[in-house]
Amino acid sequence: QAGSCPLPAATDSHRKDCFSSRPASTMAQAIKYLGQEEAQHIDEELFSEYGFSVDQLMELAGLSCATAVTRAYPLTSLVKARPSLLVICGPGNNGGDGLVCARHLKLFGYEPTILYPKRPNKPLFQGLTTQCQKIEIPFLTEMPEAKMIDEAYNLVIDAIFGFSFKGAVREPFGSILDTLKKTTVPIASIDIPSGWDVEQGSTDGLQPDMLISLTAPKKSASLFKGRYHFLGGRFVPPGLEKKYQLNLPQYPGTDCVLQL
Ligand SMILES: NC(=O)C1=CN([C@@H]2O[C@H](COP(=O)(O)OP(=O)(O)OC[C@H]3O[C@@H](n4cnc5c(N)ncnc54)[C@H](O)[C@@H]3O)[C@@H](O)[C@H]2O)[C@@H](O)CC1
Ligand SMILES: [K+]
Repeated sequence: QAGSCPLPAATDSHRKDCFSSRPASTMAQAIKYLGQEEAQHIDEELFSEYGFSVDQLMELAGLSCATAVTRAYPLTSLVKARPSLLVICGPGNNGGDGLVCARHLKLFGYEPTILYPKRPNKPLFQGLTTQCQKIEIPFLTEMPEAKMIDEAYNLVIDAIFGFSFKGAVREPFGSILDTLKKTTVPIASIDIPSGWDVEQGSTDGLQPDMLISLTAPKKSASLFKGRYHFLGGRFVPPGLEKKYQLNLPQYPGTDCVLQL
């Protein structure tokens, strides 16, 4: 981090200089925005060729998301008396990232509450749920109304769908997204604003205040209009980055997130 940088004021750009090991020409190339199939291929390759397990990458992804939230919405900036957050988790790995993110945010001093309406019957998700329950993160049994969300929470974390989302939204997530669209509190979306087509986005969908792209942004991220776009998931092996020409920017120092 900044402490190991020999330059006096360790701003992000100074830190980039300190830790940069790439030629300037590589750093100048634009980061790649991935199509849906390409994101899925990279995902498969991380597991098959590179030997990672899902829970390993999910832990790093969720930690990145929690860290990015602390950067955009520090505890001192929250407007409500309590540092309350609502984390809405979907039925796949994006939902798993949400559970990990909630756990880290609780350890960072926030007060997350989770809505997890469709829980896969798999040890990974059961374990992540237990971990949250054991540190007294409450789980809601139903989606609150928009007005109640605006009153009770500083931020909603959208971990409903990621890069495998396709087609028309099925229940109960259609109603959940309709309610979210009526809220006015900021929304932080993990990997993709839920309900958006992974490549085309959505004209009448969620308009999150924050997007945390994992591994690399997906094509729809070019349509993101919110204030904060972060990159997280600092686990891409250089060989894979090169193969897919991701042109990832250099993360500062030991940080697990980067503001794009
Ligand atoms: N390779 C990576 O970069 C990593 C990806 N991770 C996360 O994994 C996500 C992808 O996870 P998954 O492939 O499990 O997929 P998702 O979490 O995107 O969603 C799949 C689930 O959503 C359901 N679904 C899809 N379309 C739907 C629709 N129209 N209506 C209702 N339900 C629908 C599917 O039945 C499935 O249960 C990424 O976006 C990211 O958040 C991380 O956990 C770890 C590393
Ligand atoms: K999402």
